[in-house]
Amino acid sequence: MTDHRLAPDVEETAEAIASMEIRGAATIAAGAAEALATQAREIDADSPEAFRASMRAAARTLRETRPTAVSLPNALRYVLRRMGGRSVDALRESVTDAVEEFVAQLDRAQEDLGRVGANRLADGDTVMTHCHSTDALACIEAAVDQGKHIEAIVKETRPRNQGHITAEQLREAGVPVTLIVDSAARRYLNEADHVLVGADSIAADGGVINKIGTSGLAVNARERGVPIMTAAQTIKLHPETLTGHTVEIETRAEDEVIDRETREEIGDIAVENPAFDVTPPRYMDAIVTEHGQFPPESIVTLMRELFGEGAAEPWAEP
Ligand SMILES: O=P(O)(O)OC[C@H]1O[C@H](OP(=O)(O)O)[C@H](O)[C@@H]1O
Repeated sequence: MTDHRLAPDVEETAEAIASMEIRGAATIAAGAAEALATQAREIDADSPEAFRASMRAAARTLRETRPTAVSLPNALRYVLRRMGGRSVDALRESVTDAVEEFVAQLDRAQEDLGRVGANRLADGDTVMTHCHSTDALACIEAAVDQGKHIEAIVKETRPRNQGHITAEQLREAGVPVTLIVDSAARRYLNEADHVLVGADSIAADGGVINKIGTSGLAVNARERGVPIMTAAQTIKLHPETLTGHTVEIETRAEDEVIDRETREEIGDIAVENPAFDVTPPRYMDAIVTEHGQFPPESIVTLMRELFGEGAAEPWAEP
């Protein structure tokens, strides 16, 4: 049912996030924040309370799309916490200002972490990637900007093959790319100097929640002695894990794994499609953020500093 308090753009953005037309933790955060700005601009509210209620409704719709990337609730929280004023106009302005500030901060954070990650890469290095992460790509692009020659081994990343997006963007950045199937990763680790991945959420114990397959890659990298780093701006730090909550792992549709026709030919089988896994901190060498690089075990200090006030849900019904 259509909620008449919602601007059409909010429902369209929510659908695009759920269907992964808008995807990747940072892009989801920016998309959700911008949808809140559209909501603020377009919604006709006859009182400050009606305006606030419509903003909360918009945030709830966006929140319900995908459960794992904490950048989404962190973005909604950032904007709603800064919503203030006595008139509808003042409230509207506070939201649009907060969104502008948030998106500018995201861009800056990615640029800053890119430089930190680039410092870990040396001229002539080969980097193995998993999935598609704009934070991870920022590190390679910054290394190229520093004049380093970097090559990439790109895992295709079943079932949605986001590795293809990584391959294309690295090519555009002038990086020679070799695409491999996921199961070839261990063999090609022999040729890699680094493994570089992104993150959808980082837990207080330093566990990295990223695209399914990251944890197996990390274990193999450790066994081969190849350092592995996660590039994650601090919007990916998961405040609820400070109080013992675990991160919900999204399960996606079975037809991402196998099409209906082939499945019917095979017969009665179960199919599972978890989108993410957790890499324990002992298998991760560094988490690279806009505040510098951290050993995973010490990320909790940064998390307390930045998100210590907890994980309130300002979008909840009063
Ligand atoms: O924020 P950036 O670094 O772009 O992406 C972070 C992570 O988001 C993606 O998830 P999905 O493709 O949305 O399921 C990948 O797991 C990627 O590592």
